[in-house]
Amino acid sequence: MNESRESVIGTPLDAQIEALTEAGKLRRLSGAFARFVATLGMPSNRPTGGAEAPLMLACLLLSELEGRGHSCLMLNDLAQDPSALLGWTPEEWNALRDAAGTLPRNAMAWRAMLYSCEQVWPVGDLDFKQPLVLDGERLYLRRYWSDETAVAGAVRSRAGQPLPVDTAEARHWLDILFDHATREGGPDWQKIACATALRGNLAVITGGPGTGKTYTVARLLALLFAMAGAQAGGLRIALAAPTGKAAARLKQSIDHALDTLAGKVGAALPLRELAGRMGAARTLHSLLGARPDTRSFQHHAGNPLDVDVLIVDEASMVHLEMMAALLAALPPHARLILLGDKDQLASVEAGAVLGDLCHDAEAGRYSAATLDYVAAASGQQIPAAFLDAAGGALAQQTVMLRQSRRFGGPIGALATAVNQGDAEAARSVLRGDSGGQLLWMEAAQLPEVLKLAVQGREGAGSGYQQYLRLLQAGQTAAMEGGPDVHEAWARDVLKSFEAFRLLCAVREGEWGVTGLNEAIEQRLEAAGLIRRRGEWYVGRPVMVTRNDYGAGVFNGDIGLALPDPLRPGSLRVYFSEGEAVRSVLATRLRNVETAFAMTVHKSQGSEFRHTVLVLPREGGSVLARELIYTGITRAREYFTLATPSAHILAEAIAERTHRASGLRAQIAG
Ligand SMILES: Nc1ncnc2c1ncn2[C@@H]1O[C@H](COP(=O)(O)OP(=O)(O)OP(=O)(O)O)[C@@H](O)[C@H]1O
Repeated sequence: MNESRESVIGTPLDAQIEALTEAGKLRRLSGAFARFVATLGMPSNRPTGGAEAPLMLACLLLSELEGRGHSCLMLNDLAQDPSALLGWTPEEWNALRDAAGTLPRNAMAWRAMLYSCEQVWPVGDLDFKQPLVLDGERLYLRRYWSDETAVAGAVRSRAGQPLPVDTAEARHWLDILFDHATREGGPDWQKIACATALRGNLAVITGGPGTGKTYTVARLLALLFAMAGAQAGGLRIALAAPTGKAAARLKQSIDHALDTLAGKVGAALPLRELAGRMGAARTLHSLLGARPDTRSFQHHAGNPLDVDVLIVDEASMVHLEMMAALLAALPPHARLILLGDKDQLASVEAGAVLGDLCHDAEAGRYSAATLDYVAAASGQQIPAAFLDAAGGALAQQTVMLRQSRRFGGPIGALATAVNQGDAEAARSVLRGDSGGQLLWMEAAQLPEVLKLAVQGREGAGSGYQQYLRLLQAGQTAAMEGGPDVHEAWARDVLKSFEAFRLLCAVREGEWGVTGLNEAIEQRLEAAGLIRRRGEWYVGRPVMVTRNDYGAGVFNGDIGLALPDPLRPGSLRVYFSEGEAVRSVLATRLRNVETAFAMTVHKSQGSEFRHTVLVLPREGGSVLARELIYTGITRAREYFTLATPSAHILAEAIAERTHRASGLRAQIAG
């Protein structure tokens, strides 16, 4: 241990960090990182500040916030009270702050102090590859600053260079593709989205569930084919999404929509043939060519993707680092179209890229030039309320779809109330539905929730027993009937499993993923629906928790363990891929967990006929509006909310997830 390292060990701050780590309030990694950086000797052109304790505190918070999805630390938060960001009590923060001794009094003083530290690179100064970056009022880990700067630069240059468009031709095709006879009130935002996307190499299309994001992008593809004329056959289109399931859904929806459109455009455009040349949709990892055990990809700026148009669905799940890699690998001429719901939970990893990109989506903030262009290319008049002369370049390339086609009724009304932060309206929707689509178990008891998990509820399907009964009924015939029969059975069982899901806000505790999975397994075993013999058993649903390139499975994939038809006695895990299934030997899967209950985070990109959202007894920092909204919007036909105490719903709706990020500031330049 060197001298400077010894200087921080055993100090009051060090002891307080240790105490908070022991209490589960801090990651061990954060303390280690803070000690390491505070005592790191760096060549620098600035004098050493001798400010180990404040620097250690800043590093500690930076690392801790990174683990909670923030890409930077705002000096204002550091100077005031960051306890809410950390999910701590003010007392916990005060104890840590007091242990650090005298601290800079405000953000400006923090900035001056950090500027004097040799471990920090103030942007614009001589760069010695210091681990921390100070950019205005934001402190970053270098990696996140680089990613954010790269994403901002790419977004700025893509959005800032409008492409020439033959507006008369665009109008001709858009009128064919959107031949809606009558529309009630307001402009057709779907048509507007296609027109704006045509004008640039970046388009962001956001909207809640069922607002027609896929419907719109299929028309946009047809438009791009049509406008490419004789070159349409050579247009290289790639479809991608963060998870395999979302990718398969995107492909299915686009194929279906293009097939319908082919009839509409007729002989004027060989749409079926053109669509047939598009490849399968892929996960972003596979598109970029992820390599085991490294963060780098096969495709990057030096070896770009071979595409002209890239469509990325479920973009809210794309984290900052992935977005940076994606933009780096995309050739400058290629069009990037991002689809997603800006109000959903942000990615598990750091960053809130879609949310940041869509900051102006609701307000529009279109320029007069955009209004003129849209009118010429689509015949649609954007109302003056969406006009803003100060709107940036990105706003001109962003469209929010505002009308849901599929997601009406009580579930849609509930999602809207939650999204608007209106707890009273949410409560009255939940209590008022007489059609059975919604059920609120306001003071839920655990046995009731377990009963619901096993048996479902009247009119809304019969819970997990449904797929297990199907499994049991067909197992003998499937094992004896040959590969085709077995595959059809596996597909049916998977489909049945996908109809129902229990989602939790938290992982730990009896109302969390771990507790509920164990309790549900016990119930199912008692009911004779599963027979556990160790970890693996017939019918076990599992979720992959780490990418495994060798086995071809990715984080978030969900499969079911079923008997291997070729090796009786051993189990394979079956995953559905669109209409097909593929399987992996169960014992090959190292990183999986049981998936009767899963977190709302992991459910993004999936929908279930009946979704049950289980909230814990106490709030905490994860319980926020975005989580509740994401949980509700996973439900296709039935939604059940189980709360051990009714007040938790209003508390969660009142809370907003906030992620510190400098992306918007960097895009604005
Ligand atoms: N303008 C429209 N006219 C008729 N039907 C439409 C229109 N827009 C969307 N739909 C239909 O509404 C349904 C939902 O559309 P779509 O799947 O494209 O929405 P989405 O926003 O992609 O949904 P999700 O959030 O689930 O991915 C589909 O059945 C689609 O065909």
